[in-house]
Amino acid sequence: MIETRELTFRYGSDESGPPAVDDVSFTIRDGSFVVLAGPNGSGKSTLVRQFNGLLDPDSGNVLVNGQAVDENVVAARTAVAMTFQDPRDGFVAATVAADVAFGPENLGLAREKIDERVADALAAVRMDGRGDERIDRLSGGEQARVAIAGALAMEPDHLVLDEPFAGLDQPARQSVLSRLEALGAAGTGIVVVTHDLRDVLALADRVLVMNEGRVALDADPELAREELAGLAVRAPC
Ligand SMILES: Nc1ncnc2c1ncn2[C@@H]1O[C@H](COP(=O)(O)OP(=O)(O)OP(=O)(O)O)[C@@H](O)[C@H]1O
Repeated sequence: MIETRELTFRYGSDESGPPAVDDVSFTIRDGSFVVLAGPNGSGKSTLVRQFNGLLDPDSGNVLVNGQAVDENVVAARTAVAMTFQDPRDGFVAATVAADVAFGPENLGLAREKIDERVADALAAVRMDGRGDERIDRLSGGEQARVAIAGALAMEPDHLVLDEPFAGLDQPARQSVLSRLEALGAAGTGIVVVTHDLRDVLALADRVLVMNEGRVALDADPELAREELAGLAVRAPC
């Protein structure tokens, strides 16, 4: 479970402007599939980066599986795997397989288990057989797929993907969506930050829409179609 309590975050020390995240409280239950939408600059990335301690709130707090993130960042990062809008922000190794293996290696798993996870995660993003390739020679969409594979290989309690579909072609997008659907059904909590609600909304059981740092809508996607049509997101017809 991820709980945010009165979470407020401001970039820099200038208190004259509005905070990037402004008094946000909600709970994401285990196994729920949440789409987080909203216009540019509404605070989505800033919000999710506090789920595992990448950013520290100015006030309020985040609990992951009942524990405050600032009390145990390692536990939070093990429980919440995240990909970034710019996949290059998350790479730690030069080649595909080495990067995807990094998380499982840090979990102290046996080599055989790590190799299994890497192969499985690369297959899920249609990058199988490409483990030896250099990441800096991949296209943007391929890099995005490697970043997703790295998060999948962690087999976390919660998977948070920030704009995961940007740059993905249709087969890769479908492949990632089916893996997310399977993971959601198996109990992994999923948060997808996206402007593009095609396909993904059908999998979600909840949609949160941010506006100016606050949660402007928190609803069942089926019930929220009309409201979504009026917001700055690309909603399905
Ligand atoms: N590193 C930063 N330094 C200062 N201000 C920032 C920084 N990152 C984001 N902001 C500001 O914080 C606010 C929220 O940004 P954030 O990236 O969280 O929004 P977002 O909803 O994820 O936007 P997008 O849909 O464009 O990705 C914006 O006003 C943005 O300009």
